Amino acid sequence: MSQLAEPESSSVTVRAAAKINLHLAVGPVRDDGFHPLETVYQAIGLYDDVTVTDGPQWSVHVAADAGIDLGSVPEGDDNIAIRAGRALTAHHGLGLTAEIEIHKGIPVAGGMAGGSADAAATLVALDRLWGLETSDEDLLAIAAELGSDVPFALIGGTAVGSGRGEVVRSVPDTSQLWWLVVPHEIGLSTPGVYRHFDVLAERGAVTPADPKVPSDLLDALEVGEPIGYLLSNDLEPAAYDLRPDLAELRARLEELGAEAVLLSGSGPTQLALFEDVDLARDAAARLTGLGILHWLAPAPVAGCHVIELL
Ligand SMILES: C[C@](O)(CO)[C@H](O)COP(=O)(O)OP(=O)(O)OC[C@H]1O[C@@H](n2ccc(N)nc2=O)[C@H](O)[C@@H]1O
Ligand SMILES: Nc1ncnc2c1ncn2[C@@H]1O[C@H](COP(=O)(O)OP(=O)(O)OP(=O)(O)O)[C@@H](O)[C@H]1O
Repeated sequence: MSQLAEPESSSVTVRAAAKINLHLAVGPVRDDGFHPLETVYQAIGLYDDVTVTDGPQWSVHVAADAGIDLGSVPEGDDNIAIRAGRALTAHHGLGLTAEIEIHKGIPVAGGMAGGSADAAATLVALDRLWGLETSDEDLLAIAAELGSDVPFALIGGTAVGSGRGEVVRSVPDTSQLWWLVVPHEIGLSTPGVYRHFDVLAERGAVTPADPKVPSDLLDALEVGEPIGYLLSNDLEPAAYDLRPDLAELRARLEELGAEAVLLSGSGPTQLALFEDVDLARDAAARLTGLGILHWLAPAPVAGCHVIELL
């Protein structure tokens, strides 16, 4: 039976970053419905904060920064943070429950793994609240069960993701990047984008191959050389085909002088890359002038970390 260490705090807050995919190579759909991936994740400076306290039953309350629509975020058992809490207690054979407060700074259904960030943050926060001392290996395994992007949300930084994205390995990254993050008020469903990828493959419009690790990109990240021309996302054709309305915004972003413009994961958030912070600020000011909502985020940044203990 698990031994609980003496709890140190009555409330723990953990911060978790958004992710983007610098490289997202997607292979043909597997028998289990998932797609084999080779991806390079990077954690960027947009954050959700998750606070946990003991409670008589599982509950979750969600609030958000200005500009983030909470429309599709459930406040009941379907919230991935509660699923994370239950998975952690089941792992330890415990009947504990908690109140979970989420403050979202990551757009919802934006292709930035906001739900995954909340799940990862909840695991780390509850582990600390209850002094469970779960091993890193076990936390990563529980995370992988919750979703393909959740293990990366734990570790942050820059990492290669394999399998269905859940097998992660940190890689050296000396780059100092600025991402102009441009959300869209209408979200995209991740399974829907993968399904459309399969439809395009059946039509011969995309030809999924065995996904490959991008060694040129990894080499450039290690030494901090420009990466704009090395970015790629195999989900772009499917997402833009589902959402032709995104093309106009993309065209605007391509006029900003960025090193590259990229769709974030399964979209619809779009990203403009800058290595010079002044150029990034000028571009952000131009978007402000056009009335286009955006955030400027540094990268890479850390994974889940405790920011408050009460
Ligand atoms: C698009 C990405 O964000 C890129 O990092 C991820 O691949 C999505 O990861 P996620 O949202 O954590 O995805 P999961 O919660 O594991 O799976 C949601 C659904 O996305 C599809 N899915 C996800 C991952 C993957 N490698 N192949 C898939 O086809 C499946 O339909 C799955 O049922
Ligand atoms: N804590 C949560 N935060 C956000 N969405 C949640 C949460 N819990 C459950 N959901 C559900 O998950 C869906 C996807 O949310 P999320 O914001 O993680 O999308 P995403 O960033 O596109 O995901 P990904 O990049 O991992 O594919 C939401 O539309 C919502 O219905």
